[in-house]
Amino acid sequence: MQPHERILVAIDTPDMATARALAARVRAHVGGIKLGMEFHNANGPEGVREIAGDTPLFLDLKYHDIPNTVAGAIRSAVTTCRPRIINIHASGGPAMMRAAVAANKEAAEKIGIEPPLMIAVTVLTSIDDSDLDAVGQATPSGDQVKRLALLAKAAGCDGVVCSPHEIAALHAACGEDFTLVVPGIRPADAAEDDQKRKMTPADAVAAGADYIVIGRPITQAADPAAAAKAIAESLL
Ligand SMILES: O=c1ccn([C@@H]2O[C@H](COP(=O)(O)O)[C@@H](O)[C@H]2O)c(=O)[nH]1
Repeated sequence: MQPHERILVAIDTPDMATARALAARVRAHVGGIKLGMEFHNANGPEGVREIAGDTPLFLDLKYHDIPNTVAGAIRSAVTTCRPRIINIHASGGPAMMRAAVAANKEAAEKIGIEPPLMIAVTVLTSIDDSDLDAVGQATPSGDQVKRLALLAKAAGCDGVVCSPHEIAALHAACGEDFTLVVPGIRPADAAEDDQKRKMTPADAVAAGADYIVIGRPITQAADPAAAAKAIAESLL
């Protein structure tokens, strides 16, 4: 994989024209486009398909509900959006994750595409140990991430979303083939925003991230194409 192919740019906007312009500027410097709730809820699957075009799509809707509902959501999303990567919350539990994995394969087979990678979100990168304490979840965050990642692997998921700080431990616990999708990425001079467990792009890739997810440091830059290119070059 070329270094820039590890970059998934998060285009978080409700505005179709803004997303169109950003995608056109940065497409050549990244490996994929990530569209989430903000864009999907405003523009639907048709908008998602238009912005992704031929670029690999990470559909980041983070489903978390009862197994039957999540299975239905996955079937609809795979059929209408045709993502390369799709995700759920690992904290939805083993039965929910197994239902999502089965629905993903079934929907992909029905329309004749390769099943999207099924990725489970462990502990959000905006959360630290004090936040986990507040909601009654186990700390330290690294232990909770590992626990959820092992559950996700056992349920048949292809990988997890984790912070850059857990990469080494998860590759050791879940194997090198278990895909690690890593947000919480900030170039050294970038604002932290709401990311608490973070690292630079180069350090995260050196640590073993399969994909790094980067939004605002690219999309809010004065020149998004130059920002994406500089990040890609920092990975060489
Ligand atoms: O734990 C998580 C899971 C998902 N995200 C998403 O990644 C991007 C990050 O955007 P930045 O602007 O680079 O902060 C965003 O779309 C989140 O929904 C995450 O940050 N952490």
